[in-house]
Amino acid sequence: MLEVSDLSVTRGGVKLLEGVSFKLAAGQALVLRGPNGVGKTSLLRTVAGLQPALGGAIQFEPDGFAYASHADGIKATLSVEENLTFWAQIFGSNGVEAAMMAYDLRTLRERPAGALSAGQGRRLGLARLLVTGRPLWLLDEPTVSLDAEAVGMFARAIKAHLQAGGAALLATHIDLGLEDPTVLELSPYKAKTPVTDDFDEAFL
Ligand SMILES: Nc1ncnc2c1ncn2[C@@H]1O[C@H](COP(=O)(O)OP(=O)(O)OP(=O)(O)O)[C@@H](O)[C@H]1O
Repeated sequence: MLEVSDLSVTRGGVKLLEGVSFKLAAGQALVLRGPNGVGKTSLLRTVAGLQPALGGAIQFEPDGFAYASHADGIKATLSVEENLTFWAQIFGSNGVEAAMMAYDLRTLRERPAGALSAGQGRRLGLARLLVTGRPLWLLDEPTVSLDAEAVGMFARAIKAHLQAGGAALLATHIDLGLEDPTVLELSPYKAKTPVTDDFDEAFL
């Protein structure tokens, strides 16, 4: 579903990672690990096409992925239900009710997204993934702001996604109880010769 070969990742003109290679098959989760600042977010952004790679190759089905980070693609003035309906229409899928149920959002359906708490907003962002119908999820710290119950909701959602033949590449510091996730520790891929140009400045 995803193949990354010899990838070099930069941020702010500094080469962070080099020689990163991995494959991700249907039904598989790959967890990116490493200390703060090693480049987990930058790697995810590069795979998602939000910033260019300095080198290497990324192969996957075009339009096959959905990306979720801190800015979740949620419109503050639209209600919870309107946001999900909007994305369901964009992706040509349905399942708005099921997505709200999965993240316990039905009692909040009419609330403007801008009036949600941080954790509620994060639940809405994760519910958005369910209505995309996309097989590959790219997730940057998906459990930030979630309480224990909501972490459980996310864990159930990602397990169901994998069981249905989806895949997930995620940066997370917590154990989601996934069966046999592959863990990729990024520290060994730290770039030895950081470049200091403004290569990706326009994409920050
Ligand atoms: N907009 C930016 N401009 C320049 N440098 C940046 C920018 N955003 C992040 N960086 C730097 O790039 C490096 C990698 O950051 P990144 O967010 O990818 O790390 P991370 O592994 O996800 O960290 P964390 O575990 O703290 O989330 C860090 O040194 C960071 O300071």
